Amino acid sequence: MMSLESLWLWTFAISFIVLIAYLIGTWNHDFFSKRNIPSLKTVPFLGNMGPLVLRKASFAEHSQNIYNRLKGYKYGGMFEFMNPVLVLRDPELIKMVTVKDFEYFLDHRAPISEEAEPMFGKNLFNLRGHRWKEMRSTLSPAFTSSKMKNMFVLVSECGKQLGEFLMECSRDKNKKTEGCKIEREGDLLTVELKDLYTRYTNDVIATSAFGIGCDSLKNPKNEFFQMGKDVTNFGGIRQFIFLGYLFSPRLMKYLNLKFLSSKATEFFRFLVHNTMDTRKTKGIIRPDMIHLLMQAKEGTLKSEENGETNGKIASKPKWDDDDLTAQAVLFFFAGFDTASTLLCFMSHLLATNPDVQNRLQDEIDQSLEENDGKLTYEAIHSMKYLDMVVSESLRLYPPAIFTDRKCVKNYRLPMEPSYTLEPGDAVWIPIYAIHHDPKYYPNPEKFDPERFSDENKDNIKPFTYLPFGSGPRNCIGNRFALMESKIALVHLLCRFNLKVVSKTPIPIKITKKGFNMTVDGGFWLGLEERTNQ
Ligand code: HEM
Repeated sequence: MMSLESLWLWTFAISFIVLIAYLIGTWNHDFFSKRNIPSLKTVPFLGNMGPLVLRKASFAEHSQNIYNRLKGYKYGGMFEFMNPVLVLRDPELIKMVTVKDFEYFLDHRAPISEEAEPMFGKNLFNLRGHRWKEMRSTLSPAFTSSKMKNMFVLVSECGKQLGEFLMECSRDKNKKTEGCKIEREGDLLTVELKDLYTRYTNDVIATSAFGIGCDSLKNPKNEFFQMGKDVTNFGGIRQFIFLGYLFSPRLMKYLNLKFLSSKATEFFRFLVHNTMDTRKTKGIIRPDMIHLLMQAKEGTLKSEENGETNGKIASKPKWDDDDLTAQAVLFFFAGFDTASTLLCFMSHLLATNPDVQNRLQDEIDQSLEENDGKLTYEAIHSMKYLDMVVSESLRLYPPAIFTDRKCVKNYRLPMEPSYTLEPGDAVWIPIYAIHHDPKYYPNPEKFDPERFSDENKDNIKPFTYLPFGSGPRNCIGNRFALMESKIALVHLLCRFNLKVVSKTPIPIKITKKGFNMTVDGGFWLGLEERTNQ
């Protein structure tokens, strides 16, 4: 039996350890209170990340809770583990940080450094300061509307493949769809949309960014698709590795825990280098991003807008193959999951709002009729109701729940409570939460495309609609994302009605199992062949 003396000794030792752990776990949690900044109560070590780590809330709910708990303030403080982060709630303040005083907030936080993960650290999203400016101006000409127009043909081909594949599945009950999540419920074809659309966005990026054609619906196990799924999976262990990088990048580097698997990194590196070599030796020219990246490397990429060349050479040759591979992988990383997420939520919203779906189908039918059944770049961009539906879907379910900035030089907030941000300080822009604030969007949970009609859209307060971020560091691929999403939807809705089936998740519950905007069990919907065209 333990003596009284050793019992005391143990009690003292344990209390001492708990006290030290508490002090270490909260050593800077008074950061905001010392500066008179409103902030949230924290938990040692976890800061305000408890609900995410313990999977008690989805990332979207978590960000909304933080935003709502800071109600009444223009900005406030929270802790990502031990790191203080300033949450911006006020649209004017968001404008200052992302546009007006952008030079003070040039960078994203980018916890995964170039040394820890070169393919990640070298990409546009993670590049900092001068190198970011150079790369952004190098790549910008690749995303002008004239370049989008050239790429339209490639993307539209993928949309056609999608529509025709589903049509074959619907008509031929014996068609093999192994690997794809396609079933039947009565006369309806039932489809898990995340799987379906991810195959589509995979094929779009494969053809338009990497210059390779892979029909992932007919070849469901193709390597490109498997690798894409691998690099964009933010669930499971990846979620914890990412949280680990937020907690302590140094510790993660020391533990040598990689965010991307080396197999996937090597796959993409080989693919890009190989494609560039083949094109160079064989003189192949294709209207895709690899071609634009090669031009950027050679310094011959011209800045064009609306078909006119202004003759300016956008860059000098200063990037090596790895720099360019990192951008191609980023296009994949940034476009593969985000666009398929938008398509999933949008299709779900259309199936559960048949009046909106009917009106959209009418617009699509009319446009196709006027263009001899062909989908053109101009037609896609002239469909107003389609644009309203896409905009409202992006408001309700923005694939990027938040974005961030890092302060790069001292910046005094020009409002009360006055506070000077210092280099390295982080700010959060809670996109999802702002989109769901009834102050800006009355009845925010209602799906109402009319918010974006010509009559109403001017009522939207500037800097409260941010699906693609804001300012010079906004999403470079936004035109491309909108184009590919609209193309897929048109190809689907001109052939099918989207229907609720028994497996359709109603109401939608965003997953708590990872950072991706998705639902547990999948986005199941029924496809009914149209007869009224
Ligand atoms: C619906 C689809 C998409 C959504 C919702 C989306 C959203 C975003 C957001 C919120 C940001 C951060 C912007 C900011 O901090 O202000 C971003 C950055 C970025 N996105 Fe997208 N994105 C989408 C599709 C794409 C696609 C298809 C591509 C490329 C082909 C792409 C490439 C990028 C890149 C390269 C950046 C970093 C830009 C920089 O730091 O200069 N995105 N995106």
